[in-house]
Amino acid sequence: MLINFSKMHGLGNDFMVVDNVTQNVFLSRDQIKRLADRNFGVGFDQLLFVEPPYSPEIDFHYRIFNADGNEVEQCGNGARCFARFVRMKGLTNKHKVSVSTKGGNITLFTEKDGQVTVNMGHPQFDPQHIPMKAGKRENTYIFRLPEQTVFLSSVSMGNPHAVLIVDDVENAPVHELGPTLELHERFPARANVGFMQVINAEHIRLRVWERGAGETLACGTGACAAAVVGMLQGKLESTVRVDLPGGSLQIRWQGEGHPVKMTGPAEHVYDGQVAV
Ligand SMILES: N[C@@H](CCC[C@H](N)C(=O)O)C(=O)O
Repeated sequence: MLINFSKMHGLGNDFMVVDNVTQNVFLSRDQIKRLADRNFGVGFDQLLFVEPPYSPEIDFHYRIFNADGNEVEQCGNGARCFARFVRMKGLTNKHKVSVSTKGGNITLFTEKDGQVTVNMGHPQFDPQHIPMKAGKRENTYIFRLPEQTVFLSSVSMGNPHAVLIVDDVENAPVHELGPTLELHERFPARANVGFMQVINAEHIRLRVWERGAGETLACGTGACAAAVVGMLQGKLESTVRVDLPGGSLQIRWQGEGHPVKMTGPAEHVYDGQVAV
């Protein structure tokens, strides 16, 4: 079978995007892993499917698979690429697109300058919802690991995130603590793990160890998670610039009861065809 796809990225978080409105593609976990491989396949952090809507008030359904082949609930950088893809491919001419995902509904706005703003919905802090094993909701949780004790915050942006505050993001133990916390038994669905350095109340630096993909150049939901954690703790204002290794995002949040808004770029790299 031949699949038509686009290679896209949001700040270097890269995607294979498949139009499943005009195609009928089904891939097994092994096929996705093979396609994600940077030596043997197309190479990507996530595979995105653009699918027909399930209900009249929605324009499209959006499915996301990590490079390890597992389907997940949400992807922020992918959402911006989704908005660009559906307009580029003539699937819609709307500037405002409503999309359902496993992690909830989101709205994508294409701005005049080509950037995309995503209404990412409401962050969830209830441990059961994240999901995370904890007696009750806390601002900071203590994780006693065999060799050290770690303090982290946790939030769902549709998908599960842990956020650690560090002094120096460049030297943060992303590749040591990232996989340990991703697979920690207190995160039954595993977790994305962000390392945030607060530069000032309107500016953070962030690296993210992504569940099912390892460290990526940027993580949109991770940027939202870090920003809301910093805002809840009174360290950040309601608009913050998040510098990731691949570039910057703007995150806005008015506090609990309000949705998180993310603005940033979405780039098309090439169109391709691959046999599976
Ligand atoms: N890169 C994404 C997040 C993709 C999914 C994540 N790895 C998960 O497993 O939840 C983003 O930009 O948000």
